[in-house]
Amino acid sequence: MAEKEQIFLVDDDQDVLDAYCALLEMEGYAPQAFTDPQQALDALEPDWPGVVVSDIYMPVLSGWQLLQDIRDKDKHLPVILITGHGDVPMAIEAMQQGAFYFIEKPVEPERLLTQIRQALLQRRRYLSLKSSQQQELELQFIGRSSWIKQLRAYLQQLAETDLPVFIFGQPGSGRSLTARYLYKLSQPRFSTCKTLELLSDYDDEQLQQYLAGLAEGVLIIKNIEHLSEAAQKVLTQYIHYADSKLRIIALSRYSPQQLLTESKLLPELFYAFSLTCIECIPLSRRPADIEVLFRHYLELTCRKLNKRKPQINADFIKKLTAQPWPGNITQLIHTAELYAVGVRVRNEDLHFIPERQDGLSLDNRIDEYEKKVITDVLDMFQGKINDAAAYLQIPRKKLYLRMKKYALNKADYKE
Ligand SMILES: Nc1ncnc2c1ncn2[C@@H]1O[C@H](COP(=O)(O)OP(=O)(O)OP(=O)(O)O)[C@@H](O)[C@H]1O
Repeated sequence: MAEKEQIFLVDDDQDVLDAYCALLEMEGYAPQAFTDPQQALDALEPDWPGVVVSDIYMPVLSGWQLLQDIRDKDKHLPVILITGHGDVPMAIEAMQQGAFYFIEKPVEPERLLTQIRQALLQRRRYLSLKSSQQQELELQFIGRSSWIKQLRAYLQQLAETDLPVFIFGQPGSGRSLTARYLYKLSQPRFSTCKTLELLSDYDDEQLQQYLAGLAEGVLIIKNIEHLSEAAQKVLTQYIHYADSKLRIIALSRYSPQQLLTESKLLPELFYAFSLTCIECIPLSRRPADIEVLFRHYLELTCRKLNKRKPQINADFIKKLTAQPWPGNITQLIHTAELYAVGVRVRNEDLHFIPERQDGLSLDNRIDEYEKKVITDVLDMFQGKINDAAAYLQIPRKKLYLRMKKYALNKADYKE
């Protein structure tokens, strides 16, 4: 039997709530009544499949405030507002603030039911789109580390905004794919996606000319550090003031902080990106992704070459996971392609070049290393402290203390 659709009813008058509840139950819904708006707000779970119907005039928390608080939690949740003092300007304001609909008292049952039906339909459509985007992301943006799961969720949130984004990390770590996915998730709001790859110094005139040819869409600027100072000023102006429908996604090998410190990024451009930076961490820091990525690309190559998939034993996977992968996913893809045709890549072929650690003291390097080891193990055991401590051969308490030192939270590693 299909689950009854849920509706939260909020009003400080219990008699009114009883009347609404009776009406909705008769129509086969599962209403839940709240005289305290805060309780209704607290009861809302992420991706809750219902709608909220609320009175506007309530003593402690008004319907306006409830609407704002709900939108802070989930801006797509339909809220229908009801008031006895309604007029046209109030109706307009309610809709501008994001209300799904506005109904004046005395409420006509048929009108309320029609609005609830439409709001539920909109909610179902939104949740189904979100879930199909999630499924597609999981299929194309492969990985099972907690990092990639958090990234997928973050991209879905970012896709709702037009803010500029800065993606940085080692070559081959997935920066371009991340940018393209952000674009995909923002469709149809942005209909085109262009990449401007900078290979050497790029000045303001060149940038101005390039931007003049773009009306809307997503612009990915790869190697943003090649923009001259004047060109960075043009870009900052463009981000802040231009009346265009263009989202800028900057890609770099280096973090914005590092570029700022080395005077390769103007402070004003740094601040334009500072709240929306994504680090594509190297594959070696997310070993949980290695096996799935390898299997995916092996399968893809075998299909392309019409070859039978070779056997992979557990020992091989273990070795694969322990590699440093300096060329990141690109190198893993090449390894999978070679494996498909029978070539086995040796450790020494991966040419591991240690990361430059300029300016870091020995203690800092040890701390960085310890943090990385703990992060990997938490990732491997999905935040299970007992298992992680046993694997690291240290008492639980010691692990907790180390996690506290590095501000690591076990909840971030859970499935
Ligand atoms: N999570 C992932 N799932 C599947 N494929 C991935 C994933 N991340 C990256 N890839 C693939 O790995 C390759 C390298 O990724 P990408 O091009 O995004 O890296 P990059 O950081 O932009 O580096 P480069 O500039 O060298 O391309 C691409 O073929 C990309 O499709």
